[in-house]
This record gives sequence, C-alpha cells and structure tokens, in this order.
Amino acid sequence: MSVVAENLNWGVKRKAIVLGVSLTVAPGETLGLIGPNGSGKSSLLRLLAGLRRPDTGRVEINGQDIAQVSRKALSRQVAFVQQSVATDTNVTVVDVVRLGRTPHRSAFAGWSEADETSVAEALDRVDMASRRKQAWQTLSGGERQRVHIARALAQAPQVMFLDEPTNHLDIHHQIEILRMVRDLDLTSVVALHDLNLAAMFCDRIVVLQDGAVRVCGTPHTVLTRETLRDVFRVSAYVDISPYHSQPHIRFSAV
Ligand SMILES: Nc1ncnc2c1ncn2[C@@H]1O[C@H](COP(=O)(O)OP(=O)(O)OP(=O)(O)O)[C@@H](O)[C@H]1O
Repeated sequence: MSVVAENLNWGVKRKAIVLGVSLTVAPGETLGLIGPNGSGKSSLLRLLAGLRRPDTGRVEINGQDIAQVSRKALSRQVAFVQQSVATDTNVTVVDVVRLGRTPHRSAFAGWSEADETSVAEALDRVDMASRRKQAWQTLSGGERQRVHIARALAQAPQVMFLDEPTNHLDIHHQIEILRMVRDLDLTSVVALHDLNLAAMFCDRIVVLQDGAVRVCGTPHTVLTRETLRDVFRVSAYVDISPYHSQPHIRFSAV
C-alpha cells in the first residue's frame, strides 16, 4: 500500500512543528525518517498514521484520505510502534501481543486459531516466543520494545510506522528488527537516530529539519558530508561500506 502526504502542517499554539511536508512512500518501500532532536519526526509519524489530524494537508493510504476512514478500519491496515509506550502492568507478554488482534475481531467473535497463529508467529519473529508467559513488568527495556513490535506484527498491517524501534535494543536485535522490517511485505516509515542503520536498511531517507523536509532520496544522495554538517552539526567522513555498498559514516571526534 502506498502512503502519500500532501503539504502537511501541524503546530501547537503559535509554534509550527510540522511544516509543509509532502512525501510519497511506494508499496513495499522502507522509508527512513531522520533529523536532529525536536525536528518533528514523531509528530510527522503521528500525522501519517492518523493518530493526529493535521491543521492543513492530507494523508492518503492506498489512495484513500485517512481522515475519511474510521479508526477501526484504519487499524486493520496500519500499525504504529511508538516510543516507550506504557502498557498495563499486570499482564503477560502474550496478553500484550494478543492486543494486536483487536482490530480484526468483532464484538461477538471468539478467539480463533488464526488469531493464535498470528500471535505465535509475531513472538517468534522478535525472538520472544520462549517468554510468552513472562510478566510484562519483569521484562528489560529491549525485551519490551520487541514485544511492542510483535504486537504490531500480530495486527497484520499493510503499513507500519515505527518511532525509534531500535531504542534499547542490543546491536544484534537492532539489525534483526530492521532487517525484518525491510524484508516484510509491507510499506514502512521508520524514524531512526542511527544514521548508519538508516543507510543499511532504508530504501530512501527523508531528512527533517525544524519540521520541514530538508532533503529526500536514496541513502547515497542524502547522507553526504554537507548534510551531516548542516543538519546534524557534525563533522564526518562518508565512504561506501564493502559489506552492503551503502554509505558508511565515520564521525570525527574533533
Ligand atoms: N503537543 C505538543 N505541545 C507542544 N510542543 C510539542 C508537542 N508535540 C511536540 N512538540 C514539540 O515539537 C517539536 C518536535 O517534536 P517531535 O517529538 O516530533 O521531535 P522528534 O524529531 O521526534 O524528536 P526526538 O528526536 O528528540 O525524538 C519539539 O520541539 C517538541 O517539544
């Protein structure tokens, strides 16, 4: 499914937070969203996912204006993995992941074998199958993050928005989760701080600065020395990784 944003603007009081953002994500594409702290990545993701209404502009998912789609219908198509969401404490891992099935169930339908299979597969994909009975509040930060991703997978979405999904994860799981997102047969938009991971796993990257799109394109065109200097205020060398032929950034400490 495609995602198209047209001239999105959103602000609070007199402060403009998302400023004239237009972008297109092709079906199956993984789009990275990068930018300094406070540049508007989370705010933009919320607008794209329909969790917040823009002041002006519109978002279309699969050609449909999401402002015209009910929340339940939208949640059958779209999953959102938020940064550090609170979850009821008195639940197990599998309970949390089962919540992902909610949009697919009617008020009277029982829990089906297909629901259970989706939950089991989602837990398996994030390497948490052996923890299904563990109490949520006893999980580590990275394990919680993986369970939230499993909940989104159990939702069987066609579009996934992820806000810093690699937060708290060790390097193995950072790579595993982003590889999985890239290889899943769905469209995804993922906010990331790690620019090298963005280069490795995103088809295209949008750079946000002060709420506006500064540049958008392939990792090669976006991750230049000049952009890193002007937007991120760092001095760095960019070369091509022999492992994956994408840009690899080395930061200068001086
Ligand atoms: N509801 C709100 N009320 C007031 N200001 C807000 C609100 N939501 C976001 N902001 C401000 O808008 C700016 C963008 O915030 P946002 O969380 O979208 O940035 P971000 O790029 O995701 O940042 P980070 O990299 O630090 O997670 C910040 O300055 C933030 O303080």
